[in-house]
Amino acid sequence: MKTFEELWAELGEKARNRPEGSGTVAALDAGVHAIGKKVVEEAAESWMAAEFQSKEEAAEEISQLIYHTQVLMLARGITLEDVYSHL
Ligand SMILES: N=c1c2ncn([C@@H]3O[C@H](COP(=O)(O)OP(=O)(O)OP(=O)(O)O)[C@@H](O)[C@H]3O)c2ncn1[C@@H]1O[C@H](COP(=O)(O)O)[C@@H](O)[C@H]1O
Repeated sequence: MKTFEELWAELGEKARNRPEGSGTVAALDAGVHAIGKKVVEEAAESWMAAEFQSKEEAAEEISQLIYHTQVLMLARGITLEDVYSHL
């Protein structure tokens, strides 16, 4: 288990060091358009799971939405502070 901030730190490290086999590195190389499509896909799956599936399945879809949202932030150089300043 990891927190939002722990995942953010891990993904930032992957983006900097570009380890072999990292899905995050592959997603960043695919670019904002491809990452954006994953964000929309996971948002739709989160909605459907919340409406029609179990709480656990919904939580899993939401975790994937958070992951792809963080990758999108990294791809655009958006920091946690940039986002938090709007909350
Ligand atoms: N939390 C996640 C995470 N959530 C979702 N995903 C990605 O999102 C996909 C889920 O999307 P789908 O359910 O649509 O599955 P899919 O259709 O098979 O996926 P695609 O074929 O569309 O890629 C997974 O296959 C992963 O590629 C994640 N990929 C990585 N992480 C974590 O990110 C960290 C870094 O990962 P790497 O960069 O791969 O080392 C690790 O701690 C991982 O646990």
